[in-house]
Amino acid sequence: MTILDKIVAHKKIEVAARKEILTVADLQSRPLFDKEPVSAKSWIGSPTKSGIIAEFKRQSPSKGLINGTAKVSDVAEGYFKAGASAMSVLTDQEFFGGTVDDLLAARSVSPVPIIRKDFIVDEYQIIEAKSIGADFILLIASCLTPAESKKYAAVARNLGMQVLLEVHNEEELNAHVDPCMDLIGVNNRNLKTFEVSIETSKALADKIPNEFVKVSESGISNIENIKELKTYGYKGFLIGENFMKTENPAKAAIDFIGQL
Ligand SMILES: O=P(O)(O)OC[C@@H](O)[C@@H](O)c1c[nH]c2ccccc12
Repeated sequence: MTILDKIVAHKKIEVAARKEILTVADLQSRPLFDKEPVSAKSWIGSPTKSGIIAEFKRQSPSKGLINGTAKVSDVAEGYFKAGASAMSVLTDQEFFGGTVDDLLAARSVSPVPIIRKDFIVDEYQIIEAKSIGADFILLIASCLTPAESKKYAAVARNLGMQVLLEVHNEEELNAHVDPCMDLIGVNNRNLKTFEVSIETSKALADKIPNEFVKVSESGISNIENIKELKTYGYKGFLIGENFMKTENPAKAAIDFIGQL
């Protein structure tokens, strides 16, 4: 059993329990449910913006504790002021130490598009994402069947949210890509083995149809990585650890984006 299998198995139990506490109707009656989502595709694809998707991540299965002290609202405000094109908030508690309240806190201080970063295995989580003010969601190809990815992308689109499809190889890309998706992210980290290589993004770049905004995810730690990935057509760059491992992630983002 890989870590990804464990996460998905745990997630299904967790979502079943959440449904018992808050019904879909409860989610739909939350005030943020009616907020008009901001277009991640326009913010991340804009040539006048940084393209940086700055992530709030306290811990991860591959790295253990990354930052146990940073306050999500401070970081969210800082990432916005630093010029991030979007923010990613991990809402998985068990493996990443995040919560939906983290996303709510980020939402209250930042106008940039926010992605709910979680392992979506049920439509309920998409409605929940909308109810906490998320603008776009992550669908991870390696956790879903192609039919599920397509179905969930349509659910998100019907709610006005955009979709970032995460793939790790060409087979996943070809099987899962769908017109209801907006951005395609290539994860440089293999979620089954934790190996990280920017080469993954380079190898897949020209396989991604041009109507999607291309995003490179994970293991990005310097400006040279960004410059190189841009030559392959990438417009979005998802950065977590490089900012979060510092005492002041917002300052790390300001310094980094300032060099672009
Ligand atoms: O911390 P990094 O190496 O900069 O990576 C960020 C982000 O890409 C990573 O957190 C991530 C990418 N896809 C995911 C799916 C689930 C959880 C986390 C992720």
